[in-house]
Amino acid sequence: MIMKGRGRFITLEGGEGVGKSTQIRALAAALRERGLTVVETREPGGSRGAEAIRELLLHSEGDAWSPRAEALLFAAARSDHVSRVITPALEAGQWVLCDRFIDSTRAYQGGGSGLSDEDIMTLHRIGSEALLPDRTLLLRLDVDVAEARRSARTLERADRFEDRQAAFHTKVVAAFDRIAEAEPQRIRRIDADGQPDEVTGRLLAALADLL
Ligand SMILES: Nc1ncnc2c1ncn2[C@@H]1O[C@H](COP(=O)(O)OP(=O)(O)OP(=O)(O)O)[C@@H](O)[C@H]1O
Ligand SMILES: Cc1cn([C@H]2C[C@H](O)[C@@H](COP(=O)(O)O)O2)c(=O)[nH]c1=O
Repeated sequence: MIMKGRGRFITLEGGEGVGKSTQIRALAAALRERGLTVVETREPGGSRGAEAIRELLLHSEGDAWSPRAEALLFAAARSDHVSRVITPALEAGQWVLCDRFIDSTRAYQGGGSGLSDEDIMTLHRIGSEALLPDRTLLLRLDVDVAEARRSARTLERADRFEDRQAAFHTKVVAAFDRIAEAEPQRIRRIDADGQPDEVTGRLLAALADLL
């Protein structure tokens, strides 16, 4: 019997409106054309329980959660998502493309809200056995361009994080950069400016060694 190898776990990260959702769809299509079985998912969310927590996190009243409670909720959602969706797909030899994962907690609850990276990674070890992606693609875009893209789209409702001040988002973007600098093998910084298909080409190039 031919044993199927473990699949690949790829995450897309970045600040608000940099094009992650658009690129997940395009990347999934490009990988399927290469004959791969691809699961598209997102955080917070991706499983029934995690989607319920997403609603609490994104759409409760402004200061409903303290930063620590928020980090615990993200970790709980991730734990369910990992055990019910991500790990089974990887074990079945599938590629998992996830819109945000642990690096978002490190950037938003760490860089943005001041929790230590050590505490965040401890929660990740307890909740998700410290699972890390095979490759993380960090989309980088000038904040003004991202803001212009976001205001051009019709949002159903802004979430609690999008509503935060510019200073919070500046700290988030700086934290993403620090994390990427510390882990150059796993995390590749991608220029998200330009036409969507140009950006997809850059993402595929950053996955070439895994294909
Ligand atoms: N390369 C691009 N050029 C111009 N517009 C783009 C490009 N990529 C995405 N957009 C548009 O920018 C907006 C934000 O894109 P998208 O929702 O994919 O970003 P996101 O990173 O997932 O955002 P969020 O973090 O807010 O969920 C959408 O209206 C999308 O159509
Ligand atoms: C996973 C994760 C997400 N967030 C924040 C980042 C965004 O503002 C929202 C998710 O909205 P999106 O439109 O689906 O990107 O949640 C966070 O603060 N911490 C996390 O771990």
